[in-house]
Amino acid sequence: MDHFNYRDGVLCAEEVPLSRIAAQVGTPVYVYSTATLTRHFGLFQQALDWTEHLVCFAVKANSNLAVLKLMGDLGAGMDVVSGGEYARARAAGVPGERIVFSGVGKTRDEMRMTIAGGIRQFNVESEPELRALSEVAASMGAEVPIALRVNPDVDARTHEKIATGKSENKFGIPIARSREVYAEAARLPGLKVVGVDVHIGSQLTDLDPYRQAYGKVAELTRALRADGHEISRLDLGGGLGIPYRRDNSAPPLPIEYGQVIRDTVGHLGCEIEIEPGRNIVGNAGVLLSQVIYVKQGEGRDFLIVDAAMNDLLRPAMYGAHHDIVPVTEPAFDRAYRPFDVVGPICESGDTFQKGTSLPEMADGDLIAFRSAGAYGAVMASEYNSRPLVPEVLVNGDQFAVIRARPTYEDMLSRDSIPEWL
Ligand SMILES: Cc1ncc(COP(=O)(O)O)c(C=O)c1O
Ligand SMILES: N[C@@H](CCCC[NH3+])C(=O)O
Repeated sequence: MDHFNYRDGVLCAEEVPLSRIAAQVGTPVYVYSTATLTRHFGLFQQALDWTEHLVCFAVKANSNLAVLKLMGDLGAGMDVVSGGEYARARAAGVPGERIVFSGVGKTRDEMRMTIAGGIRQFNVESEPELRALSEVAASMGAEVPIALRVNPDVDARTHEKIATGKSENKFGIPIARSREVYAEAARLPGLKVVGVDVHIGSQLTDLDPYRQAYGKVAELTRALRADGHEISRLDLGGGLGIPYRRDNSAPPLPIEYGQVIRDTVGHLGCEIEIEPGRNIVGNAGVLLSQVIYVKQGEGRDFLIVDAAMNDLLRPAMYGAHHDIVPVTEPAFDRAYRPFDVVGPICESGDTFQKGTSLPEMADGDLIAFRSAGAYGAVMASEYNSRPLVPEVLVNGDQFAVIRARPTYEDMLSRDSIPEWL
């Protein structure tokens, strides 16, 4: 359930008509709902209320400072994968003790910065990273909590570009080799082994891969304890999928996911960390856009809109589907016909949907791409020198711009021409 519904014939975010946001902020623009974000975070809290836990919001899904502040104020921890994400989490007021650091390529600079600023745990993904972290921590006189991210070789049954738990993926330490690596970790200075980490992929619509992966983590935890390690935390990653189509069967709910966690690792008495991103913020956001032209092609009609692949990359990158709906509620008896919905960028790949059924549209009409709150704004670029898409947060009947649209002057001021040219 989200908070984007038609009221008096206009699509609203909570109580704010999207047409009002378009008039005041312009389009394209991302619009998020505070109520949906709050509700979705609460569902994960509830799913784990049977145990000590920390829900670490995956900052990569949406790193806007206001969104992070909202999450942090609700009690979320953060899962970060770069110095930049760490800086954002801290700027949003989240203490280091609630931040876990994941990712295959942490640099020494990032290690130094996060150790100095305070960190809950590093999720270490390789032996070279383990040794580098040991050197950095020891040189700072620190002892940093670590978990090893293990690769359980489980098929997450998701898009191949976002599956991370198979042996051919770059992520994690092969689970079969992990006991040796834990032994090395225990010997190295500057490190304190506290747990096991796993993350098998994103947009999972089936709980069975989780069951398999967490079963392997449970087995490993027992073996590690027998080896003498104190394993007190399990970081079980993120990845729970969302419905991208109104009409298809919905993926499992957080409460069902929480039950899988309880069934597989609940008996170990560990503190549980999870790292959901998409499931919290995906359906808490839409991309609001405006029709520039309705263009007649040969055998097909194009809806040329002012959002483009640089603003919402997922369709071009993964062939992903986002429901497209008119902001003005179509009359009951309105005829629908197929359109190819495309952006203004000079690539045929700048196509959001082919042959999508929409009511008759005219220049200036508003549309919304649903389920765009996760991996939307964060993956946006300025390709074709288009200003980075702005973001708005709605709360009840009020809204605020939480990222402004840069002016052309802002954009130009970042480049410089050397004096010898
Ligand atoms: C380590 C890690 N944690 C958490 C996530 C968040 O995943 P999702 O947004 O699918 O919940 C990801 C992305 O797949 C990730 O790589
Ligand atoms: N960017 C991807 C998700 C990546 C998950 C990151 N580990 C998407 O839009 O679906």
